[in-house]
Amino acid sequence: MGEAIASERSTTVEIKGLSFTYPGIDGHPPPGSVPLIDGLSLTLRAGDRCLLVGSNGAGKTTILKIIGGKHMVGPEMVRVLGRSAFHDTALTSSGDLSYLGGEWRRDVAFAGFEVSIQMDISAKKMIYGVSGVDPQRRDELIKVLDIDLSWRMHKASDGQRRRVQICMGLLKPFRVLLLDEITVDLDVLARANLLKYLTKECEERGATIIYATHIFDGLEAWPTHIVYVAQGKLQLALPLEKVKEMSNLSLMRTVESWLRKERDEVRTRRMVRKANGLGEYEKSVEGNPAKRVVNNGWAAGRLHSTLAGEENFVFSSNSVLRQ
Ligand SMILES: Nc1ncnc2c1ncn2[C@@H]1O[C@H](COP(=O)(O)OP(=O)(O)OP(=O)(O)O)[C@@H](O)[C@H]1O
Repeated sequence: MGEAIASERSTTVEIKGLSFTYPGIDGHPPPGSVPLIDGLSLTLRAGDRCLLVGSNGAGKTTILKIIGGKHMVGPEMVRVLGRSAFHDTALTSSGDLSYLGGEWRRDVAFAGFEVSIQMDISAKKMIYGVSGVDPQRRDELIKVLDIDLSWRMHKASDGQRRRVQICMGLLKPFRVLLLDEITVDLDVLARANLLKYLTKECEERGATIIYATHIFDGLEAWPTHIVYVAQGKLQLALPLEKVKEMSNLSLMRTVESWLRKERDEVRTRRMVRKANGLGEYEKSVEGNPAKRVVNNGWAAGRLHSTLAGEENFVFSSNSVLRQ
């Protein structure tokens, strides 16, 4: 979109010309690397429920992590509640900004530590271990997610474990919530109840939610806005009703048609490049088309060596990453 999603409500998330490249081993983008996120601008306001869509590898997780303060970018590029989450950690520690994503599927914050969600511990202990929580909100979440407090986490099913994690992640009354496909293991009822609860949080408390997903079940009327990214670039950012005006198809079919068009364009570009004697793939590092930048997912200071024998890969140090 670039332009603000029009409304009188207060701005909660403001992204201006965001560009980002994963760092190489020296903490800097490898020479010649193409930005993964490129010139992205977006404004969201209190009450917005934004569905972030795009094909695999489009950059959705990266965008959510940047907004959540897990990757360093210039403090003016991304503002959440007027602050930069990377530079101002109080934004997340206060619970105003909550990010539920990938790593968080394995570990949850418990008593100040990241602990495995598969420990031999009861659901009650996990949930009640989060301090400074409104007991009424806690009870409501336990009910919405239909959690049995006697579940032992090491014996619980994936879906039961996921419910406990989601509950813990929502205990504090967030003002901005970033969700990176967290409902995969939930049954239909749990998912429907959760989506309903999230709608209420936006409508009654003016929370803002950005939800990246490939699962459209039950989402037809959930979002207020749709944001579509392709290859790190913003393609569309529109209120849901505008998307509905553009297409008679269901939301899922509409997104499917966007992704199909994108894939066809990429294939055509590859064919043209090949026909012109160029490499099929546009993104390369240091002129070597086979060389890709890989960030190994370790936090700075914990990994002191790179892997041997991987000449075709540039390993990155993660010095600007937070887990
Ligand atoms: N830690 C990393 N270091 C280097 N490149 C990365 C890293 N994480 C992701 N990438 C690359 O960034 C691109 C975008 O990845 P990202 O996970 O943000 O996409 P996504 O839209 O969330 O995809 P999916 O729908 O598959 O979850 C991909 O090409 C991926 O290979």
